[in-house]
Amino acid sequence: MCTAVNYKTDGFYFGRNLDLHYSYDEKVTITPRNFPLKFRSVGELKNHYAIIGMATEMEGYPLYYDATNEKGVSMAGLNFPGNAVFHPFEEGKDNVSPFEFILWILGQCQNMAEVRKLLSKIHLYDEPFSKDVPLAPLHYMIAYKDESLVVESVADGLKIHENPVGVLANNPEFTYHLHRLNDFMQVTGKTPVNLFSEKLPLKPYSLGMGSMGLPGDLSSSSRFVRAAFVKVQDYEPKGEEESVSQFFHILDAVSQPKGCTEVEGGHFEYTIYSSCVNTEKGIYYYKTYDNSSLTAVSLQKENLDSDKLLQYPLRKKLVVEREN
Ligand SMILES: C[C@H](CCC(=O)NCCS(=O)(=O)O)[C@H]1CC[C@H]2[C@@H]3CC[C@@H]4C[C@H](O)CC[C@]4(C)[C@H]3C[C@H](O)[C@]12C
Repeated sequence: MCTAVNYKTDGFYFGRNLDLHYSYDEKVTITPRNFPLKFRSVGELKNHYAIIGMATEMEGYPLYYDATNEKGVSMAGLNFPGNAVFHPFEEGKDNVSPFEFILWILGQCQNMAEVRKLLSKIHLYDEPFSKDVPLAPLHYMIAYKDESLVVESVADGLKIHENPVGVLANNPEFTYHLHRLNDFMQVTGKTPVNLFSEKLPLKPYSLGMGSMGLPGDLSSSSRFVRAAFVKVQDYEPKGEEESVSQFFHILDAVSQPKGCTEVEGGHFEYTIYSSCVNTEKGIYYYKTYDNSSLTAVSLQKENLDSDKLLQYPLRKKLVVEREN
């Protein structure tokens, strides 16, 4: 499972948890402007916006899980198994494979108006990367500043939803998650009052009781509600450090400790990495399951006119600052 978030403070931040029980050797990956991007059906972008994000490289091609371009447009793919349907090639549309989707949008769009324009012509078609790398059943969140969209290719076509919450999790469809928030409208970050009965002298006996009823489990629908709740509270971080810190706390509220989510074969799904991008500055911060120190990679510090892919292996080993 995964959770993605976009977050406005005095800056605009975007990131996600990647929850899985194995890894594809993903690395922080910079695709500079002149790295030729070849698409299966829509030609080639010889130059394009530079992109930073988490990707696995296969046959020289960056397969992004989540990324941000030099203009701040950001995108993440999250599992959507059983609901994601990619359709056969369709004449007259921009036929883009799901594995090309992030590159196609981030390579060309500098704001949400441009994203919407490209989306109106897009057909996510069923072209796998290769025999060994089949289609991944994903849905997507696309954000620019505080605007956010969810894109879901389902049995009856491509759905584009406005995302007023700025959160995405996994199954089921986005509209379900959005509607389900109504069930939690009584949950509050403030001190609760007794609405139960005037006849009973009920009172809060501990801090934090306003959030009673917030689902604490790791299911996709509960993670959506919990991330949304933590995100929309009244606290407003100021500056880069407070913003990045609070962003990771939102993701931590929905992260998966090993042992809690069993998958087949006695394995456990866990939060492999959590990321937070300052989308205006192009700084990709991340931490991994075992290394909770933050590592940062800056897009602007590289030669963005290069034509070579740049990869930073993840720092996965725990770093401890020892006092004595
Ligand atoms: C599995 C991950 C989602 C995490 C998640 O949500 N886990 C939940 C389980 S649950 O079902 O919700 O319980 C997703 C997110 C991004 C994906 C890669 C995207 C590029 C590339 C596309 C190719 O076509 C196939 C290989 C490829 C490397 C993909 C592998 C895998 O699919 C990745 C890592």
